[in-house]
Amino acid sequence: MTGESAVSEQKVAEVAELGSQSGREALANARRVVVKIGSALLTDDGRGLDDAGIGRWVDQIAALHARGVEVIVVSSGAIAVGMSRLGWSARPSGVHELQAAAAVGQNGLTQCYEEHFHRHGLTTAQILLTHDDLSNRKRYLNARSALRTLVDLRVVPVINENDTVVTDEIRFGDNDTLGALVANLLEADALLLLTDQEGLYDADPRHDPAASLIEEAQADDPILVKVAGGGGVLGRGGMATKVRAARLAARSGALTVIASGRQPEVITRLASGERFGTLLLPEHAPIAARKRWIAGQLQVRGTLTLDAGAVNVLTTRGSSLLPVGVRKIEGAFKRGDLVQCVDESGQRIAKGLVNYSAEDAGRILGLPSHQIEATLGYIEAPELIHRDNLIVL
Ligand SMILES: Nc1ncnc2c1ncn2[C@@H]1O[C@H](COP(=O)(O)OP(=O)(O)O)[C@@H](O)[C@H]1O
Ligand SMILES: N[C@@H](CCC(=O)OP(=O)(O)O)C(=O)O
Repeated sequence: MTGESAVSEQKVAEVAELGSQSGREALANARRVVVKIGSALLTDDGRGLDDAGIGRWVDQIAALHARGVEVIVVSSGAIAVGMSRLGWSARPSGVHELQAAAAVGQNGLTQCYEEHFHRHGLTTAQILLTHDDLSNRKRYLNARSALRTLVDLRVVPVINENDTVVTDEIRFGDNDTLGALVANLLEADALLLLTDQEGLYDADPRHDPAASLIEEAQADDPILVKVAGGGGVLGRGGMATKVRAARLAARSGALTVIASGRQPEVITRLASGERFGTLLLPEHAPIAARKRWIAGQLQVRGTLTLDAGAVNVLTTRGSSLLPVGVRKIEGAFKRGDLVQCVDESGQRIAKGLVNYSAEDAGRILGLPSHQIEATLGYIEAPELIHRDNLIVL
């Protein structure tokens, strides 16, 4: 088990080891894997729940499990299954109807996974998360402990977004992001995104029959964002969120594979190093768990506009952000909230946890740190954001 603020030494050693292997070999040696199964696939493109498909994926996961690999499932499909159970042919637009469909459908999903894993003598656990659960540090640590305990107990967690209670403010919105955050949370070695396409193409194959498959790339290659489009009718995020998920997963050193769940023995073959689908590789060693948590947060409470000097020291030296380098403050944030830092043209530079409320930050902006106490009557810290709580984007 790792400490709370840093990636475990063991994980760093594993990632160093991974760097010396090909990505496919590293996949074959993965000890902890998050398998995300998308709506487009699970619901057989809208024809109810693909029970036989789930049965086959579960068989493969059980075989990995028997080899000692820890597998965590992130499964979409609640809304689509709910729609089918309620006899609705079109996805409703109203929030409450979507929530109702998710509540009905999640039952069906859970039951289906439970039955199939039961055939292999494996116990499952249903975990429904909202973005809020992972953005509040205390709840994040709590979720991590619960998941680690389940994995240690050799239970297979089956995770989905808690669609019945989410509102737009606390929504992941797509399960690719959820899968990546779970991979971060558990320091998984690999994230397998199973979908209805063979992988990431250089254009959306639904619209461009000449599109060709990208077999391997660095997760943070900017070209990927350009080629990845939105999703189909059932899926939410399309390839755009899969690419973003791969970048998030890479922050904790996890490899991502995007592959078709309809390939025979897809999980078994990927986990034995076979080459198919799109492999997206982490470029860097994992970053500290706290920074990773910051990187995974989507909701910022405010914006600090930095001058050119501050942008320079943050991006080239990894320095803390001092009030003297801040030009403008927007938003109503409190001490400890997540804020974003932008340059004077509005370009996003960094995100971090701020040491002062918006009101107090506004009073010290542009000042050297030795004037903080005289200005506010107290000093919390000489930095507006300490470098340990700051992540450059
Ligand atoms: N460059 C691309 N390569 C492959 N698929 C793409 C690309 N851009 C957009 N897509 C779309 O992404 C869809 C898969 O995403 P999505 O529908 O969200 O599925 P899932 O539910 O599995 O997450 C594909 O059906 C395809 O139409
Ligand atoms: N949580 C939602 C799924 C969200 C979703 O469709 O995500 P994805 O499969 O990534 O496109 C559900 O269970 O219906």
